[in-house]
Amino acid sequence: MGKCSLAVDIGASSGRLIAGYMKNGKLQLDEVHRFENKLVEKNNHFCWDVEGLFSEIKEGIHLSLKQGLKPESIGIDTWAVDFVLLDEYDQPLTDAVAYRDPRTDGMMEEVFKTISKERLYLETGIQFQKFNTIYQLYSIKKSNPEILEKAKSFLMIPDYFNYLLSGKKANEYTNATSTQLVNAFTKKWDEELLDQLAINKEMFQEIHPPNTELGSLRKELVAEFGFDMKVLLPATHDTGSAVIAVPEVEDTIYISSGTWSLIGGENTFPICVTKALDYNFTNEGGIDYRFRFLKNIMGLWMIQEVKRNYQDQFSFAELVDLANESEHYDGKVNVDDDRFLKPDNMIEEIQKHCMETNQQIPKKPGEVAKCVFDSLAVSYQTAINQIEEIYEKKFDRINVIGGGAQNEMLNQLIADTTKKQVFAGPIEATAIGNIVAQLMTLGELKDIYQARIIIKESFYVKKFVAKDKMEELS
Ligand SMILES: Nc1ncnc2c1ncn2[C@@H]1O[C@H](COP(=O)(O)OP(=O)(O)O)[C@@H](O)[C@H]1O
Ligand SMILES: C[C@H](O)[C@H](O)[C@@H](O)C(=O)COP(=O)(O)O
Ligand SMILES: [Mg+2]
Repeated sequence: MGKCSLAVDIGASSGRLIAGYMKNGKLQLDEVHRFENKLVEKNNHFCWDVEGLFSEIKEGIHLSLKQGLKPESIGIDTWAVDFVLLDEYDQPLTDAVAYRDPRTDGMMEEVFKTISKERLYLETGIQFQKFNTIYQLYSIKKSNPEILEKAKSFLMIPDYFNYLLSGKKANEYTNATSTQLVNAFTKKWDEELLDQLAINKEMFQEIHPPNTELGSLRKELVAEFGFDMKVLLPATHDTGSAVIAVPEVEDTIYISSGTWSLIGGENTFPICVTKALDYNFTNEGGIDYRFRFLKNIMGLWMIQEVKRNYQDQFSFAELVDLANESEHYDGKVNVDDDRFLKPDNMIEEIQKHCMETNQQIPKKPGEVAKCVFDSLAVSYQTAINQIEEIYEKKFDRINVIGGGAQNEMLNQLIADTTKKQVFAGPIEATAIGNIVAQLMTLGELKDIYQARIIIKESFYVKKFVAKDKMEELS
């Protein structure tokens, strides 16, 4: 058994601690802890319970020891864009407000009064999502300027957890790019943008790339756990870690399928051409300064909310079964309409959209679920057409990674809609990408190329082909 690394992967709907190590030439995973993540309402904002999440991280470290594991290192990845501001005493100045909070409504348009959309895109290469960090900071500047004046440290969510673990402050590159404040070419904070927006530059920390050793545990945590660990920086943007786990990325379009569906490719250069801007694609930072050329699609957030609206009486698997039994229903919605970003009631919002577009209104749970899955497949097809237009290349393979890879109906829908080969898995791609980056830093793995070979050999993926192609083959 090789050196063991502990990945902390916290997405918008769930978190998990997974230990990983090399054994008999393959990557072995041991799930140590899993917990729910969800939005909480605090001080009239939608927020993340970062205190609760940090307690879950500590619980997971205790459990890893109880399972006889003694990890050499720990690495944290989470969702993007959100942050905490600390004052001169290193105390939080704000709650960890979530990207779905309406505080950024209208802020993008406000920023465009100072910096044009085209300029922002040409320098950062980042997609225009109303909740990007730049707009969150601008909303604070507008509503509570004194907070930005007092702020001494800007830490994104994984940076903040790293600070709580190690006492060290840094901004990690892949996640920093999601702020739309990092220059795609210098890979540094774009000080000209910050000056133009009059956002104080001093609070930003030095940007470090993945595969960096940040430090070790605070001494009080060593005393609590009974052992020390290196605190390493994987790709702390969860999607950055997930994409590392796409074994044959050159010829593949990936769909990182979780709360969001992140669909795209991987390049060694940013694509900031007008067509990429028009189609709203992003160039988020990847490992080895690669670029994740992708776009956000509303994703399985919609079925998460449908599940919640039905008071969790159905599991995700049961909603898929009910959708499979609703072949008669074929209504579809535009999943990327902002109306689905945070509706009061997702089912009612879907029903309203169908009524407005003169479609049969989904009434039964299976019809609502099928509407979500059919609509996601249509949105994936649109994005794939755009990707192939920009790349001037056809892709034959789609790799669905993340929890959504368990949705076999959606995997089949993707194959039927796109007529491409769909490979589903690994489910825990994000944690795998996190772990292999740590093992590279520890010297267990040589580089991303070796890591991807090992991932391909270590994890089963299930293949889906279009039904009409299966009939041809049979
Ligand atoms: N057994 C299952 N069958 C179908 N879909 C599933 C199953 N388990 C999980 N999922 C899907 O996976 C999603 C969660 O994926 P995950 O990658 O864990 O999300 P995140 O990292 O955003 O929290 C759920 O919203 C659900 O739609
Ligand atoms: C708000 C961001 O676009 C979002 O975090 C996305 O980048 C992402 O990483 C989503 O990950 P999930 O695991 O929460 O789907
Ligand atoms: Mg995730």
